[in-house]
Amino acid sequence: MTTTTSRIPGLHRLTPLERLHKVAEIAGLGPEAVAHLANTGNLDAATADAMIENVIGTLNVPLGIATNLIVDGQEVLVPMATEESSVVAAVCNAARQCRNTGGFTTAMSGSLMIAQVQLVGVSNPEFARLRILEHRAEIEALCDETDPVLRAHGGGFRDLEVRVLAGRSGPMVIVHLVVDTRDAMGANAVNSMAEAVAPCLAEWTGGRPYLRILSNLADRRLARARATWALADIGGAEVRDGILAAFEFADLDPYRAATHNKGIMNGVSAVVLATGNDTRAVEAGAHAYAARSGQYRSLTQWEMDADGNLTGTLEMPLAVGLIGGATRSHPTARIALDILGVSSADRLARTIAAVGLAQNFAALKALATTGIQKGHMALHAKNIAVMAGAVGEEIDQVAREMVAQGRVRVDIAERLLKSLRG
Ligand SMILES: CC(C)(COP(=O)([O-])OP(=O)([O-])OC[C@H]1O[C@@H](n2cnc3c(N)ncnc32)[C@H](O)[C@@H]1OP(=O)([O-])[O-])[C@@H](O)C(=O)NCCC(=O)NCCSC(=O)C[C@@](C)(O)CC(=O)[O-]
Ligand SMILES: NC(=O)C1=CN([C@@H]2O[C@H](COP(=O)(O)OP(=O)(O)OC[C@H]3O[C@@H](n4cnc5c(N)ncnc54)[C@H](OP(=O)(O)O)[C@@H]3O)[C@@H](O)[C@H]2O)C=CC1
Repeated sequence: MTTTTSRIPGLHRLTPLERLHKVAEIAGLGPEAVAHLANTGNLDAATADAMIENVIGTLNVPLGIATNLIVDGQEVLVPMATEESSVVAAVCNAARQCRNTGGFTTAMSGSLMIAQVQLVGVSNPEFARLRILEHRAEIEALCDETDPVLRAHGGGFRDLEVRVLAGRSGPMVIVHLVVDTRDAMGANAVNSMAEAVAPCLAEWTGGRPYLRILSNLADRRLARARATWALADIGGAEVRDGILAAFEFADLDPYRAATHNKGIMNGVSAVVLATGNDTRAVEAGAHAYAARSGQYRSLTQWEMDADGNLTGTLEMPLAVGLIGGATRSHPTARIALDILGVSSADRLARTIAAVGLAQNFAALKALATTGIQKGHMALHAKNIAVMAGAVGEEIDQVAREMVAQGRVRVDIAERLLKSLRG
């Protein structure tokens, strides 16, 4: 397939189906591929077209359910959207092992987001800083006027901070509007406030406003989860010590911490996606928070309690909403929220933190004992069978045989498939 041109003027003005035919013609897609993309499944083309630009189809990602979770004394079923095998099983597995100790206890630091306004060309930045702080009441009024609905829901402006940064081409005055965005993730809400306030800041300081945008380092919106895994439930002291050593490794070494935190995000991002929230916003916040000391470190902490049990904690920014973004517009996201049974963004974020902690426990336990491949590859075997060309019942047969042989590879799957088909 060779694309003849990428310049398609007015593609955005066509319907999704018209666009699909146009793209198919240019990219050389056959009728099967066109029919595949034209079937948008449970997200109809018109809804998808209202969500993003130049829509030609949808991409289905499996939606799984994590079982066994108790969060703050409540039994919860957690929908997870992910393409990666063993992620859902890992959460089920970890949550099962801390049910005897009551599951997960969670908390939230608040629902505050920060909008930043960058001012350049201020000749006396320290003087400007104080002038801006003197205008706090006007700034508060301007922000709250911008979003009366948010205010009616108990949110709105909360605080004002002004920092002076030494830029290469001179000092920059950075204004932080701290806003309670309640049940919204809040990006659009705070961006509008930053844009509304910027002209006044320019007038008061003589500076020129450039960027007016939220910060994804949502460190005033931290979700916290903790749990205890009893020695008897996890397989003894050796397992605990292996997990503690794995944590220490991650906390000391950014090369390991990146993978360790990726494991946490396997769970976090899957629930964020399933509920129609912004995965990139949460991921950016998580990684920036992990690096806040100047070194990239583990988002979780693992310790041993006085009785020798394993305790784990996770603390990370979690800016998610029940309103806004795709949380209401995507029909599957709405059902995912119904399954979760959450009635506030705060509760959603707390549940996601519990999932992140569970995910980390499962990965560390596997890594510190049998190795990740045994469990992961056993569940990945079906993907490998499909890659080798298996269809229908062949998928299970080939996968089962590869797991039994302890060799989960495409070449083995191809060989098994060949002998199965005689
Ligand atoms: C894979 C398991 C769970 C097997 O674990 P196991 O102990 O062999 O499984 P089991 O058959 O004894 O079942 C134990 C429980 O696990 C769950 N479970 C078991 N199988 C399923 C399944 N098919 N579907 C749903 N749930 C499943 C289920 O809750 C089950 O209890 P039950 O419900 O039967 O009473 C375990 O080995 C595990 O937790 N591994 C960790 C897997 C993982 O972390 N995967 C993520 C992908 S790897 C990665 O990207 C991240 C990483 C690893 O790099 C991060 C890092 O380095 O830190
Ligand atoms: N860097 C980033 O992360 C960026 C992300 N985004 C995107 O922004 C979107 C999220 O923005 P967000 O502001 O949450 O979405 P919306 O603007 O869609 O929704 C928030 C609005 O909903 C209204 N609202 C109604 N009920 C409530 C309630 N109970 N609590 C809070 N607000 C309520 C409020 O007022 P009203 O009805 O008056 O609007 C509020 O401003 C995501 O799609 C994200 O991808 C955008 C830019 C940058």
